[in-house]
Amino acid sequence: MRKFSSRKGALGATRRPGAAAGHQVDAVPRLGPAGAVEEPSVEGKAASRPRRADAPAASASRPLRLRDALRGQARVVGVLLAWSVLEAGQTFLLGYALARAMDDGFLRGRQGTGLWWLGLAAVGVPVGAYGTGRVFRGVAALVEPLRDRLVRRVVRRGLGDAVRGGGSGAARPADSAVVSRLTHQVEIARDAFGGLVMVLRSFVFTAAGALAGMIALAPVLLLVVLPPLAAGVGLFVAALRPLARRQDRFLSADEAVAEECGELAAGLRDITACGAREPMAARADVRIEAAQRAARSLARFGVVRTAALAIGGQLPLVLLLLTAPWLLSSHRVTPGALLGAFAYLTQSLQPALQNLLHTLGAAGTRLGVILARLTAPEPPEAPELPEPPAPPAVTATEPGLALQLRRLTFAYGPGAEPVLRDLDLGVAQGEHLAVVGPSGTGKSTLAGLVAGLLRPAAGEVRRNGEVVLVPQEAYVFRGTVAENVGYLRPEAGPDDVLAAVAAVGADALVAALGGPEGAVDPAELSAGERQLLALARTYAARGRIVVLDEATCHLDAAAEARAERAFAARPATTLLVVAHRISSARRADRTLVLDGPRTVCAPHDTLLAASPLYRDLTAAWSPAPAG
Ligand SMILES: Nc1ncnc2c1ncn2[C@@H]1O[C@H](COP(=O)(O)OP(=O)(O)OP(=O)(O)O)[C@@H](O)[C@H]1O
Repeated sequence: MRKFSSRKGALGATRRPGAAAGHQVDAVPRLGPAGAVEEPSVEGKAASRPRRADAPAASASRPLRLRDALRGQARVVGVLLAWSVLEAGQTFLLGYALARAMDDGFLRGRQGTGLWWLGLAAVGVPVGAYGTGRVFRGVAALVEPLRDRLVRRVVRRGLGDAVRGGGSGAARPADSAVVSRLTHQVEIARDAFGGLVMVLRSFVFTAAGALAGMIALAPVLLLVVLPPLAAGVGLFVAALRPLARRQDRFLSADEAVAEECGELAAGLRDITACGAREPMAARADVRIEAAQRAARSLARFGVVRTAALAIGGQLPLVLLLLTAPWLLSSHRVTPGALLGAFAYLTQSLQPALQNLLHTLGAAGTRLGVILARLTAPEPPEAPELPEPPAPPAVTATEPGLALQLRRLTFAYGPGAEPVLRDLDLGVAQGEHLAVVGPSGTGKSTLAGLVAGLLRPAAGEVRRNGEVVLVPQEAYVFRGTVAENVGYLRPEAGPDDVLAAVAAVGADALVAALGGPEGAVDPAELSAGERQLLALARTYAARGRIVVLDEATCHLDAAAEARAERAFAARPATTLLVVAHRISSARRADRTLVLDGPRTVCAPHDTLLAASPLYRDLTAAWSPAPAG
C-alpha cells in the first residue's frame, strides 16, 4: 500500500527524478514527536495490521474460533447449563401456572386455587433470578481464560514483531501503542463473548421452558407456534455469515479511515510544506467513501433482522389469535392454556428472540471478526489508492531563460489580498539570483510558486528544467548518510554522494558520522548539520533549478558562502537564494527586492543607488565577513 509518508510514497514519488514532475522537493520524511525528523516508516501499517507470530507458534497463529474458547471448559459449561435449568423452570411456570390459575381457579370460581397458582409463578421469579445470578459467575469462569489466551497471543505477537523488526528486516522498538490497542480489542472481545453466552443460553432455556409449557398445556399449540419461530430463527442464522462479512468490511474500512487520518495528522506539516493538501484530501476521501459504503451495506442488512423478528416473534402471536376461535370451539385448547400460550409468547419468547437477534447481529458478528483479526495469520491488504494528481506541467521559457514569471499573481484564498501581484521576471540559465525583502513580502511564497508547490491565481511560471526546493526546515531521516544524500537520486553511487558532500562543505560532518554508510539520527544532529545534509542531497539531485529558501540560515556565514558558491558553480545550474544575509545578496548576479508595487531586480551596486528599501535592508543586516 502506498503511504504519503513512505520513502517511495506519494510525495516522494512525484519528486523523484525522472518522474513526470518538473520539480523536486527536499522535504519528504515526516516529523516525529517533539519535532524530531524521523525516517518515514510503515509504523501505521504495523500498528493496525499486526503480523503473525513466529513460525514455531503455528497453532498459536491459527485464527481462534469461538468453539476454541469452549474447549477444555466442559465442567464450567456443565455448571452453567445446570443453573440455567432454573431459568427454564421459571419460564415454564409463568405460562403453566397462569393457565392453571384460570382453568382450575378463577374460571371455576375458586379464587383460592387461582391465587395459589399465581403465587407459585411468583415464587418462580426469585428462584429463576438466583439461577441467573449463578450463571453470571459461570460466565466469568468461561470468559476470563479466553481473555488471557487472547492477551498472551497479542503480546507475544507484538514482541515477535519488535524482535523481527515488523518484517522490515530492521529491528525496531516494541510498539506499546499496538499492544495497548490490541488489548483494548481483547476487552471488547471478552465483553462481547460474555454477552453472547448469556443471551444464547437464555434464549435456548427460555424457548425450552416455553415450548415444554405449551406441550404440557396442549401440544397442538406447538403446531401454531413452532413453524414460524423456527423459520424466523433459521432465516437469521442463514444471514449470519453474510452479515459477518459486511461487519468485517465495515471494520476494515473504519480502521483504514482512522489509519489514513492518523498519518495525515502526523504529516500535516510536510503536506502543507509540499503543497500536497489536495491530493492528500483526495486520498482521505477515498477511504471515507469506502467506509460510508460499508456502513450502508451493513445497515441494509438490518432488514433481515427485522424480518426474522417479525416471522419468529410476531407471526406466532398473529397465528394464535387467528386460530384461537377454532382451538377453543373444538376444545383442543382451554381458555387458560390459550392465555398461557400468549404469556409465553409475549413475556418470554419474543423478548428472548429480540435479545438474541440483537446481540448475535451486533456483538456476535463483531466478536467473530475481532477474534479472526486478533489471531489471523496474515491480514488482508488494504485496497490500492489512486495515484495523486500530477503536478503542473513544465512550460518552455523564452530562449536563454531557466525561469520566467509572467504577470504572476498569488493570494492565499479567494478573498485575500494577493501576496504577489503581476510579477514579471526572467532568470537566465546559470544565473544566480538572490531574493530579499521585509518579512511577509512573499519570498517563501515565490519560492513555492517557482517550485510548482503553489498554483498562481493568475499569470504563469515557466521553467526550463526540474526544480529542487530546499526549505528552511531541513528534512533528514533515520538511515545512512548515503540514503539521505542520495534520496532524490537513487542511482547515485558512493562517489556521487561523497562529491556532493564535499561540494557543500559537509565532509567533516559526514566523516564524523562514519562516512557514507554512517547512521543518521535526526534527533542527534543540530539544525545546521541537518541543513548541510539537505544541501548535499540537493546538490546530488538532478534538478538544475535550485531554490534555497533560507536553507542555510543555521550555518555560519562562511559555511553559507561555501554552500552557495558550490551551487553557483554547479554545471548548468540556475540558483535562486532567498537570502537572510547581505553577503548572500552580494554574491548573486542580481537581487530581486520584493516590495509590492516597488519590486525591483538588479545587481547589488545598482540597487544600492536605486532602492531605498535595499539600502535599509543592507544597513539592517549585520556585517558579514567578506565571502
Ligand atoms: N499558508 C498561508 N496561508 C495564508 N497566508 C499565508 C500563508 N503562508 C504565508 N502567508 C502570508 O503570506 C504573506 C507572505 O508570506 P511569505 O512566507 O511568503 O513571506 P516571506 O517574505 O517569506 O516572510 P519571512 O521573511 O518572514 O519568511 C505573509 O503575510 C504571510 O502571513
